[in-house]
Amino acid sequence: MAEFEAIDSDQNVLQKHVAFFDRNNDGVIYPWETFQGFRAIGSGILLSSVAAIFINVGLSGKTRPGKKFPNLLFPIHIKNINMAKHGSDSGVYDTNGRFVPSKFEEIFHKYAHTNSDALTADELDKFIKGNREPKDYAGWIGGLSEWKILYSLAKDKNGLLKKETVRSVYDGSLFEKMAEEKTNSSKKKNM
Ligand code: HEM
Ligand SMILES: [Ca+2]
Repeated sequence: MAEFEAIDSDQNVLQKHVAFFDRNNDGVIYPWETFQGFRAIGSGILLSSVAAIFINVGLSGKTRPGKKFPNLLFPIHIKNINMAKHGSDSGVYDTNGRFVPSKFEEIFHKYAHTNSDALTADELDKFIKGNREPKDYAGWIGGLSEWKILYSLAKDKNGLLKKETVRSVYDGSLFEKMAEEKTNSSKKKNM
């Protein structure tokens, strides 16, 4: 909880999305912190390692404006995280990393037909494809991995991705909740 309180309330929502992964709260996310964050929410070693490499190698440079040479420790600077945005996204984060409620509602208006407050696996696929801008291959991969990982980690027992789950990934509170649940379930196992 102390960790959460340390988050500046002026932080934009995209900064909150990633702050969970800044394990020591110094404003910079190193690959080993991304790895630890993925492990803390219950991901396996393989996904956590691949994600840490791709995310940090992919985003580090974009968050270090004006720096000519890559820092080989691949730090991600949270204050510039909005510069790591890619194309073919939902537009729920604006270019400054703020949350745009109308864009969030639009996802469910357009794609949630089976249930108004959740996406089925098929509806999620249509939504991901619907976001694609022509020839924006890097954006396609970015969007596909974000949404598929979210679905695999956070769908409910009926295979639905609930609206409230999607809402809580945007401000990162989903990660806090998953980490708490993981700690509680491993405590129970050891009792
Ligand atoms: C399990 C972990 C994670 C999941 C499930 C996840 C999921 C998502 C989702 C669903 C979006 C919204 C995309 C959209 O609106 O179309 C998003 C956006 C984003 N995420 Fe994550 N994320 C995770 C971890 C991370 C980490 C560790 C970082 C970087 C340190 C990161 C950086 C971003 C950025 C920069 C965006 C904005 C992309 C854009 O709007 O163009 N995410 N993520
Ligand atoms: Ca850190």
